[in-house]
Amino acid sequence: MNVEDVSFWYGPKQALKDISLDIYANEATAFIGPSGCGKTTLLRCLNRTNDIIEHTRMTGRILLDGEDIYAPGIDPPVLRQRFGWIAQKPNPFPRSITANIAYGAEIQGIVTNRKERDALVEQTLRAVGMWDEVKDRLHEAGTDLSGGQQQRLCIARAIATNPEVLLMDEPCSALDPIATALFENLVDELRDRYTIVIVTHNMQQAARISQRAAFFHLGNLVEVGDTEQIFMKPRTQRCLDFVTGRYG
Ligand SMILES: Nc1ncnc2c1ncn2[C@@H]1O[C@H](COP(=O)(O)OP(=O)(O)OP(=O)(O)O)[C@@H](O)[C@H]1O
Repeated sequence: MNVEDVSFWYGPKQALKDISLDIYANEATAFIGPSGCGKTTLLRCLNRTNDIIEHTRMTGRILLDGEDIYAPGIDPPVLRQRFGWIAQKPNPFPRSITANIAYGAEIQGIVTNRKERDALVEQTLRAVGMWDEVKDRLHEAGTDLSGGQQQRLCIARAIATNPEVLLMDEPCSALDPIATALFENLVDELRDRYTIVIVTHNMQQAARISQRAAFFHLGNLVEVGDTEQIFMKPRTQRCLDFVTGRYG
């Protein structure tokens, strides 16, 4: 994806200022920076979920595979099908594990019968490393799983509809360290098949999980580069102070 000169306003308040950055396929890109710097706002611009918020305005362009996703003629609900969204808190539906995974795929006509559905459920649960854990309880409610399992189920649900990009907004903030480690391993595996963008407050996680990192401050993109460079040799004092924990 290419973000070109993007500015964004909530009413009169400018939340993003002239942001340009490239997001590459088969990599995880981390958005980092102090609270309120605009990370989630930019994440929501990438799949046009900010469109739903009233009194907002965006300028600039965002391209997906070279196509301007804000061009006239783009249908936002159809566009959003090209993205998976993993929220801060796991949010499975209060329905069975199977229904959680199959719902979107059924609506989109990706699966049309029970056999296809069951195959998709198995394939996506294997992809998120959960098949053996839950294969005997697929009829149980997704909401009865542990927090870490729920978050991996949400990834299974997201990838069941064949998205190109996975957008993750602080996906581990409600998980314990073991569930977080499992989740991070999964992100690393998924990188082969998807473009991943992850907002995280956890600097160790950003360093472990991402290949590229973008540091924001007060709506500005201060630095973007290889994660190793951002963490080991940041070009700006502000980024150095942030990644070394001098301010949060
Ligand atoms: N729906 C909204 N209406 C008005 N202002 C908003 C809205 N959402 C975010 N903002 C403001 O826009 C700015 C950027 O917020 P955003 O949530 O993108 O930051 P963030 O870096 O993701 O923060 P955090 O790390 O705390 O989640 C903040 O000043 C915030 O108060």
